[in-house]
Amino acid sequence: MIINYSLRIDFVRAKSTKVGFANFPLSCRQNVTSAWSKFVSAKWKEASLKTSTEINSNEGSVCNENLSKGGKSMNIVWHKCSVEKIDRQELLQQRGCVIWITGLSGSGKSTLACALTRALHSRGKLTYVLDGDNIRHGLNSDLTFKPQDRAENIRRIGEVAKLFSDAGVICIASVISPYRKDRDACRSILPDGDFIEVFMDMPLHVCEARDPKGLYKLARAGKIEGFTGVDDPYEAPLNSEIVIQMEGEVCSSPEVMAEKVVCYLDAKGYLQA
Ligand SMILES: Nc1ncnc2c1ncn2[C@@H]1O[C@H](COP(=O)(O)OS(=O)(=O)O)[C@@H](OP(=O)(O)O)[C@H]1O
Ligand SMILES: Nc1ncnc2c1ncn2[C@@H]1O[C@H](COP(=O)(O)OP(=O)(O)O)[C@@H](O)[C@H]1O
Repeated sequence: MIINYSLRIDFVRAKSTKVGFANFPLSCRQNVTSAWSKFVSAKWKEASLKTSTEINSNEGSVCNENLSKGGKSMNIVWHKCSVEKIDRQELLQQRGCVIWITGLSGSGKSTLACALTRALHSRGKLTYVLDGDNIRHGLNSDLTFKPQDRAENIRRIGEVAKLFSDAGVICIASVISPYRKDRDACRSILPDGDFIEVFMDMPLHVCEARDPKGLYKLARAGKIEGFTGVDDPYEAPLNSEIVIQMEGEVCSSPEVMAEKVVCYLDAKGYLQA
């Protein structure tokens, strides 16, 4: 399909500004509209056949990103806006990223998430906490703790966290996320460096002794099946950006743990645009 490229650009500009298109003569408008529809439908077909093809144009990219990543949606086109992540970061004077806190139940994930959001807030930084327990009350209330549901839980939280970081927000996800491949998948959808994994490396016996919700007790009594650390695995991270450990028998205060993360963000330039 051959179409006059400059005419197409004029058409797109006219449509996007919503003012100029009416000024085209009627016959020209009909021709352009019909040619454009044929052009788009031809490109969609082409995209369905060549799943990794990207079709470039000057007004934004028409690409089959979802198809190439194995998504189920067909014929979808990425829509670019003129306000982008870099503009939002400039406004907020910070860089969007995801702090992914992983560890056993009772390891202190939520405590660190709260201390960290407080510490960053007091420095004038915009944050948002995605806590596993809380997300399971809403978005993920349809999911169980079976492996495939945990994977879906993490996938959704990873996608939501990605949106927050694209908004320029420092997003703090606090989830057990027991399986390495699910965490790595969340890392892989973010730009390099923007996924910062924090491993709460607390021994099981410490978490179990804390047991603030009485869940370990129930799991040991066989009243909860598939409890992480008891009868479901926790795959410890191999290369976390930050590891929080006890020093001997002593656990640092939440504020000290949070400061460790703040220092990392500062050093990597996330606390300025
Ligand atoms: N079977 C089982 N295993 C582990 N945890 C359980 C289970 N059943 C309920 N809970 C409670 O659910 C909280 C963990 O939710 P997450 O969404 O973070 O879990 S996961 O990442 O999908 O594994 C977890 O919260 P935290 O203690 O804050 O980690 C528990 O309170
Ligand atoms: N640094 C810490 N020092 C002492 N107690 C802590 C610390 N962090 C968390 N706790 C306590 O441990 C328990 C579990 O913490 P929590 O943040 O709820 O863990 P998780 O979110 O990983 O389940 C809570 O009772 C909390 O007060």
